[in-house]
Amino acid sequence: MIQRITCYLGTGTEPYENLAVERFLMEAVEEGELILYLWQNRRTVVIGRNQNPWRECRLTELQRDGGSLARRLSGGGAVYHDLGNLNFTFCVQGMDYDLRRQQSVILEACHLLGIGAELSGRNDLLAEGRKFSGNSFYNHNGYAFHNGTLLVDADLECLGKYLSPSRMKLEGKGVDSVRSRVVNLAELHPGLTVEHMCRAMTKALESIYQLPSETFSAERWNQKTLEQLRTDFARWEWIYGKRLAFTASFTKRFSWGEVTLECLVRDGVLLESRAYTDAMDAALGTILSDALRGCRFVPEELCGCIRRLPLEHTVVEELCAWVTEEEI
Ligand SMILES: Nc1ncnc2c1ncn2[C@@H]1O[C@H](COP(=O)(O)OC(=O)CCCC[C@@H]2CCSS2)[C@@H](O)[C@H]1O
Repeated sequence: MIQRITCYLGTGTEPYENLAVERFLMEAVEEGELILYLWQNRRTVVIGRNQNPWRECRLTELQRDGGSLARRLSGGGAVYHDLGNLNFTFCVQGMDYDLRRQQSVILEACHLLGIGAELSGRNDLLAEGRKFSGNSFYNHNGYAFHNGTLLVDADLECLGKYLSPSRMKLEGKGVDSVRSRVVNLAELHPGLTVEHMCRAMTKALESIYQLPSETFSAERWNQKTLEQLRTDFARWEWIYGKRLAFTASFTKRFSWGEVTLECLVRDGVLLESRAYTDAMDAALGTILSDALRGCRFVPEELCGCIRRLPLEHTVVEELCAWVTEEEI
């Protein structure tokens, strides 16, 4: 039974650091305690534990705009974060986990703001039939967390842009996101800010659990553990290289012929590639597929390999522009 509630308001907006803090708080929670962590990421797409980043996110667009990609521990789909989005995480020990009660905190916070909200059939929270909060869950070693987003005043144009399906044909295992119609709470409550939402969340928490909230004491942090966790979340192998294997294929017609590139990607690396072309230079297909094998499946590296090929300058540049534009 929860006898103590603790709030921690995040201070930074770096996604890997924030995920590290979430992971740290998960194991810092004591029996009978509930920690509510409220936090924000700057422009980031966060994919679920078992998702394929190339399938879920327009990586090139995101990177071009200075955004980050992060993979979280919990499952589920891909979501967009910016400073108009507020995240919450409820950390408890396994036996203190009560999803419905935790979600009622969100409903109560909305109620305090005069916004009618409801749970959807699949753990999303909706207002006027549109989603403003996606939730996900994780448990490990007797500890559990339930986290979620709250769209307060996020850039929905960016949300749509980064999470739109890729033009590449991708096949493979992994979890697909469930696309929904979304709404910012500020649209339903003009003038609403993230600060108001944080206050409403804390008030709602105290009211649902009938306990006063304490703040997370600085002595409980372990800087070394946090740094290690941050490093793990920021690792390329964790974000892109997660076991999942998939095949990708894309085709483009150039003035000098058509090229189809088929790739088998595992751990984020191009394991096998085949290129077909009807260009005059019949060897192009072989040269290209040989060059790309073993390369990481990201535009900069693919272009690096292509640039080393003994091909005409304009062909090289056109191929590079293609792999970049294909949202690899
Ligand atoms: N920020 C945000 N909030 C609510 N809904 C969103 C958001 N971004 C995208 N979406 C919509 O949800 C679907 C994906 O829904 P889907 O149900 O597939 O996935 C989720 O909801 C996962 C929620 C994860 C919450 C974590 C909390 C801390 S780190 S991330 C997407 O295609 C959009 O239509």
